[in-house]
Amino acid sequence: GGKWTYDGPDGEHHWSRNFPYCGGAFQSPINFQPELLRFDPNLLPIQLQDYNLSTKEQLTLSNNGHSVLLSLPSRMHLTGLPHRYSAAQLHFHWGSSNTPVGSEHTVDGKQFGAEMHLVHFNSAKYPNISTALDKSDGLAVLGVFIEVGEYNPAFDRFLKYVNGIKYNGQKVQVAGFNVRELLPARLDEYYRYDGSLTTPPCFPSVLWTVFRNPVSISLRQYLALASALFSSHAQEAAPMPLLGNYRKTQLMDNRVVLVSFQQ
Ligand SMILES: NS(=O)(=O)c1c(F)c(F)c(S(=O)(=O)CCO)c(N[C@H]2CCc3ccccc32)c1F
Ligand SMILES: [Zn+2]
Repeated sequence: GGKWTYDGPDGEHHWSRNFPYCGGAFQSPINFQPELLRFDPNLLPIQLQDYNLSTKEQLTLSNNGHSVLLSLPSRMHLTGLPHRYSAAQLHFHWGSSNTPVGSEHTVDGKQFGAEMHLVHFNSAKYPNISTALDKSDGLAVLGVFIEVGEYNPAFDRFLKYVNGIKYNGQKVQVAGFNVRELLPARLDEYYRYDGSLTTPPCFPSVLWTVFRNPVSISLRQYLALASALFSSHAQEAAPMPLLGNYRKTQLMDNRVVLVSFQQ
């Protein structure tokens, strides 16, 4: 599809020109408004299968001009959801070096420093993510709020390599690690709703699970994301910093947000 950015003439208010679903219903991200949350006792703790990757495993860390992506083997999967969902990749959304707020989802209007997404596809029904991408039961994304605060050694398993992927199209290999360490302790406390990809093509194909509790990274780690990366290619004359890669919150369209916690 066409090129898109987070601001300027190809920014989010123009996405629907080339990507019609971006102007449609059931879009993500959203604001979690306390008065619209409904406790659902049937929401089970999320179970992570095969998330503890061997150091012999090689993962690809890449810059695709929109985010920093880490490829994940499809052997990693989730249970405790309506179907089995296999991992595809994780990526991040962040703000800028002098405005360290860049999460996509917000809680009662509060935006967090950044947000990590672990993208999975319904492997019980679809052979790969490309076929699952535009199906209403195709994807499940885990969202993790990130706060700037205490240093987090788990994030340095890959953040220390971002200098090798400064520009769009660059990739490096990183050793496998226990991806569980990137997530908050409580996998039983989360927000749950039906939404979409937050980037073009914005397919309304995502079962969203956003964990209630944030994880923390240090300011130095945050700046590795928010001041070292470019959306432009290495050979381009004018380097474009990769900043503020988060979509604004979208209309609720009569959706209810379920929560697995009561307080
Ligand atoms: N916030 S989000 O979870 O909705 C989300 C993104 F925000 C995002 F940037 C990407 S992307 O691949 O980096 C670029 C545009 O697709 C994807 N990538 C998904 C969509 C397309 C695709 C194809 C293969 C593997 C993953 C993805 C994504 F699911
Ligand atoms: Zn995302």
